[in-house]
Amino acid sequence: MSDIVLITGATSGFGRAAARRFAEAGWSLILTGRRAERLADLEKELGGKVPVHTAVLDVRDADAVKDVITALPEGFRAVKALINNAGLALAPQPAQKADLDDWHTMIDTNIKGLVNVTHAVLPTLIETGAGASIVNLGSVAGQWPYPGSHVYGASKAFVQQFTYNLRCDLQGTGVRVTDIAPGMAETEFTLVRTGGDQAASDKLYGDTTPLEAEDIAELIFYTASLPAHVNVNRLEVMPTRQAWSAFAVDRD
Ligand SMILES: NC(=O)C1=CN([C@@H]2O[C@H](COP(=O)(O)OP(=O)(O)OC[C@H]3O[C@@H](n4cnc5c(N)ncnc54)[C@H](OP(=O)(O)O)[C@@H]3O)[C@@H](O)[C@H]2O)C=CC1
Ligand SMILES: O=CCS(=O)(=O)O
Repeated sequence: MSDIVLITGATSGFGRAAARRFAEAGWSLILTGRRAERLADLEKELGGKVPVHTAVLDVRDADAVKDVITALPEGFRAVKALINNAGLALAPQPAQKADLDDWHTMIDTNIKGLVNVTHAVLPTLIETGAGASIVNLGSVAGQWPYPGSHVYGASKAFVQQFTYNLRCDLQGTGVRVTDIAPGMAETEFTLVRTGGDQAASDKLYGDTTPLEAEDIAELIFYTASLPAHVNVNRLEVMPTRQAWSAFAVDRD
């Protein structure tokens, strides 16, 4: 039987590229996201190569998460890798101008959603044992502050610490846990963050060479397919053309 991977947020960006990468390696796919049409397209694309199960799922809904995991069909139950990828940034403006609803949405998705899925899949991963993996999508924003990152960056700091803490508790179970923390990558991320401003997205990624979804998909796949005795704790990755900046100083 082939290995089984469950990917949240498989309808776009890293998640979709990861689905393609795991399919290339012959893994069975459980693909989730809120956009049913995108899931159907992906099932059509990859279903001829490997077994694919799709489920429309909003990770913020803990009951729905539990239901989807409980109802996994025969052949998709023994999950070996969980890719906690679903997430988003909103409110690119400074904290003092941000909408409280946007803050709540980021917390509900990036923190509570990731926790919901992890809690529901953990018993299965522990049953799978040696070689099982949880790969969490953090961000450089979880480590490095920048203007406009406020709750988004803080939610990704949670992802990093939750990853490390999970590692402590899962010692002896064989389940690996990794925080992959990408820098600037061209996906629908900025379109979502700016409320659909294609020009802003094009500007951010223009005249430079951002990471591509496939770059991160390769790292996700690499991490989850290493020998069972190897745990990558955290992988921070940036485009070569991105680096840190100087401290900001307020002057008279
Ligand atoms: N692009 C970047 O520069 C970086 C991104 N990241 C992180 O990587 C992850 C993937 O982002 P990326 O691929 O770039 O962005 P995309 O916007 O391209 O993809 C985000 C995915 O998350 C899903 N998603 C969002 N909200 C929910 C929800 N409530 N329930 C279920 N699925 C949801 C979306 O699916 P749908 O809308 O169909 O539900 C979509 O498939 C995120 O966690 C992001 O924070 C980290 C560092 C850098
Ligand atoms: O997480 C996304 C990368 S960034 O926009 O925070 O640099």
